[in-house]
Amino acid sequence: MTDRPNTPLLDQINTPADMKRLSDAQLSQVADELRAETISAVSVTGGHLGAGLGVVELTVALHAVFDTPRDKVIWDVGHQCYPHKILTGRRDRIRTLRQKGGLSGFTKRAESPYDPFGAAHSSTSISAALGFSVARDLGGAPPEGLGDAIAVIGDGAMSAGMAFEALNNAGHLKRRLIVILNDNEMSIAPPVGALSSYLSRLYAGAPFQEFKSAAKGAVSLLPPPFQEGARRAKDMLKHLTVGGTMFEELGFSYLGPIDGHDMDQLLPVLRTVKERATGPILIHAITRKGKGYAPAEDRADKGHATAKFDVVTGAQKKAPSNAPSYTRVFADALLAEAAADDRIAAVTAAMPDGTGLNLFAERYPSRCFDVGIAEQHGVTFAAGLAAGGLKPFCAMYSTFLQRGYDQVVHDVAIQRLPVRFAIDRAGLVGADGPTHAGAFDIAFLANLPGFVVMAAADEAELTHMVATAAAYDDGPSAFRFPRGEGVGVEMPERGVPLEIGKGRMIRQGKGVAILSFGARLSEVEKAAESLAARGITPTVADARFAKPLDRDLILQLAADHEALITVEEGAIGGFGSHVAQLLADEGVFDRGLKYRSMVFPDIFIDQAGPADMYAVAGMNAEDIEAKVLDVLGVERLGAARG
Ligand SMILES: Cc1ncc(C[n+]2csc(CCOP(=O)(O)OP(=O)(O)O)c2C)c(N)n1
Ligand SMILES: CC(=O)[C@@H](O)[C@H](O)COP(=O)(O)O
Ligand SMILES: [Mg+2]
Repeated sequence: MTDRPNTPLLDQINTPADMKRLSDAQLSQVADELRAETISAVSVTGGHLGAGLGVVELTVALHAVFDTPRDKVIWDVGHQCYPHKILTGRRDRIRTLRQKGGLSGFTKRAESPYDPFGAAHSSTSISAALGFSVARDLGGAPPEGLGDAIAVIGDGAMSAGMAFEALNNAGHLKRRLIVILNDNEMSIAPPVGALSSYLSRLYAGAPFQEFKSAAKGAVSLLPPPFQEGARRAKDMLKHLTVGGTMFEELGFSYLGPIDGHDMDQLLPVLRTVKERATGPILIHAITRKGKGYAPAEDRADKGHATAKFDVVTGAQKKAPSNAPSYTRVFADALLAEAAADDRIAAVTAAMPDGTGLNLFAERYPSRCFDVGIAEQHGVTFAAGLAAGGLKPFCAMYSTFLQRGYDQVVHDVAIQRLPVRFAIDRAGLVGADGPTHAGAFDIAFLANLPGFVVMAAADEAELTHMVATAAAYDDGPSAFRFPRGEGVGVEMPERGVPLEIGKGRMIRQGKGVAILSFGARLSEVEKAAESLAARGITPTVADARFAKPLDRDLILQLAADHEALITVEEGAIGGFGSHVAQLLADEGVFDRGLKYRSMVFPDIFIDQAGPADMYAVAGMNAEDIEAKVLDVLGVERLGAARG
């Protein structure tokens, strides 16, 4: 049981309007209570903790100063939005975060008018806020109109190309737009890159206490008490850097750095900006990820994401695992390949731990590249490595690879460059919900000429696919695997390259054939076991490849069976569509084959446990069993009894 914290002031806040009557001292107290409530809530749900704790004061100050929801606060990524949800009418549901039927772990327009823009992928906030600013100026959302647009973006997210595209456009359009750079010197891992070093230099030489008197130009921006020279205000003025930053060169006013945990700095600065800003302005706030909760602050990832935990000790409550994670299996297999081939290199876009490349970086630091949150660049950089004669493995989550799609097409596929895409988090991922589902990669890769597209049915298969990709040098290749643990199969010593475009037979049966592509195979096998008890013995095969298809296997299955069912963990337009195209081209349907393709339904599936999400998708063992019965025209047991 987790005790709820004592939160007398927070208890009085149902919406941000309730904060308008509070004094600055009371707002500081609200921040303390909000922090305690956030920790308590995440201790029972798990989720993204560190980022939210780092913006508690900022969240309170923004809602106290601005008039949300008329003013639009747009949280970049949205993983730091739990305190915002607590203050914006969702406190009663905050302990349902990321659960089935509960609150999303990110901002979501459908959830609240206080979430003006949904997110979960990074670096979209400035573009969206600029859109709101222009819509406001052009009279959007009558009759009440729109207010200010405020993007809150982290230092990690700021490293992405998209953020710079937005700064570039905003500096040109010169609309009133507020960007708050929430700089905690952390991404998920410590941030890398020249921008990160630049941001550090902006304040490293001049900590808040000892700023040089460079603030003259900002005096007019500050409210009267500041101009009158209150001691604290004077200190702050001395600390403000004005002129000469990269942001100013891009057309923004730059205000900062300020201490993003000090309400006595945040409140006056935000009030002043609200009152006086004309064009685009960037406020540089320095914060600490995990702020105020030692177990988070002390962790290497600053409590970025956590399982449920004990509030007092910080100890996480993780279920024991029975098999290695797919990510770990990938990392080990890649290390084995890299030991034998020094041309193998690896690329991650700010996800070294999530992709397992942290292990590669430890062993082969000179061959491992964390490019920051920069999937587009990461893909083309890998293409360059391949063109230069290396064997790059570009390790990305399926969902984040979406951002680099043109690069996959234009820079990799058209040039037939042998970039190996290691696609983690393929399929439905659970608590992160629809924004993070790896739903589309089969469709968007298998339609590219010359691509080899594989999916691992289990962790041993993954090892073989890593070896296959390492050996295959004739063009681009990809192998996909799900989030979480493998199925516990026996592991080979080392991966053995597979024959390109060849599947494997799992069990020979009759009547109906199920052709699985990827990790649904274990569910297919469960369905086959259950069907066997009723005297139905499906043939089961593992396609291994969506491209090139194993034509011989597929046509043989079609010839030998009354019905063929394909199963894959992906959206419409993927493996099943390619099989259907082959069958159509070969005239197999003309000869009467019954064909079904089990893919994700044409909806975005809300967060829940993976099994529940697959239940919604209709792709668990019982659904596969039902599909077999349906295609064979056999009544279900329950229905027959009824
Ligand atoms: C396009 C994209 N790539 C990768 C991620 C994974 N990701 C989520 S949060 C995060 C780090 C963000 O760092 P920062 O913006 O500094 O926010 P902080 O967590 O430090 O508050 C990353 C890499 C993502 N959400 N979107
Ligand atoms: C917010 C974000 O995009 C990441 O933190 C993501 O939630 C990580 O997912 P995994 O837990 O699957 O690594
Ligand atoms: Mg950060």
